Amino acid sequence: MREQARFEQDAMEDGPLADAYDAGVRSATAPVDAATGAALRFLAAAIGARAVVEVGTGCGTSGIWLLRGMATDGILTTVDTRAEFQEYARTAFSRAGFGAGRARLIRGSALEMLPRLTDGGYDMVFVDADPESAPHYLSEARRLLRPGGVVVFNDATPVPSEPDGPLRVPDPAETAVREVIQQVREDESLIPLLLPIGQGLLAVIRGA
Ligand SMILES: C[S@@+](CC[C@H](N)C(=O)[O-])C[C@H]1O[C@@H](n2cnc3c(N)ncnc32)[C@H](O)[C@@H]1O
Repeated sequence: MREQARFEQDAMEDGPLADAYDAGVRSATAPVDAATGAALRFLAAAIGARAVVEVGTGCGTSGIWLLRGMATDGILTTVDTRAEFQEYARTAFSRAGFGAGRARLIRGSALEMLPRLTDGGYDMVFVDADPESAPHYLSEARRLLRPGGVVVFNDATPVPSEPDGPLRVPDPAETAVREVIQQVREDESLIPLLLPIGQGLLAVIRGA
């Protein structure tokens, strides 16, 4: 097992964050791990994010990390289909010290809700839901982000095919992730970075 950075260990003992993480595990919503969370916090802070969209609120783990990196008056807009998870996340944000005005929780399918958000109005988009729809989320993110904004996909490493293994039909999530990677490669205005964190964290800057 790899060494855990001290700040990642701290995160696991951090009351509100640890509680949100535990609730995420209990509800099987696959909360982001501490390394992924630290990367999200870092990216949000590095670009001075004031407006962030999250696809997949879960029980609020990634939201807390994002809010901790964002500007102190920044607003997290977070979308999830499940009211019960969002209710937990709302409480978790409050327990983590973020007032009600810092998070806008939108319930519904991201494919229906993202088109209602303002063009170019966001600094960062974090995608952590519904992997089959990843290509749609990439095009929505390109519309939502200001120039220089960053879209981040969680679980962005497609399963490698075994060279001598049996022929395997890729599942829809894997196909979708490959399509996102292909689209990013083909567009020179996008600047990608694939971080080997968790199941791969793909960060892409929307160029000017
Ligand atoms: C991996 S979990 C998110 C975990 C969360 N980011 C965290 O760190 O705690 C994925 C979430 O996406 C939600 N979801 C799945 N499909 C969705 C869709 N089409 N639109 C919005 N949310 C969706 C699920 O209800 C679930 O809460």
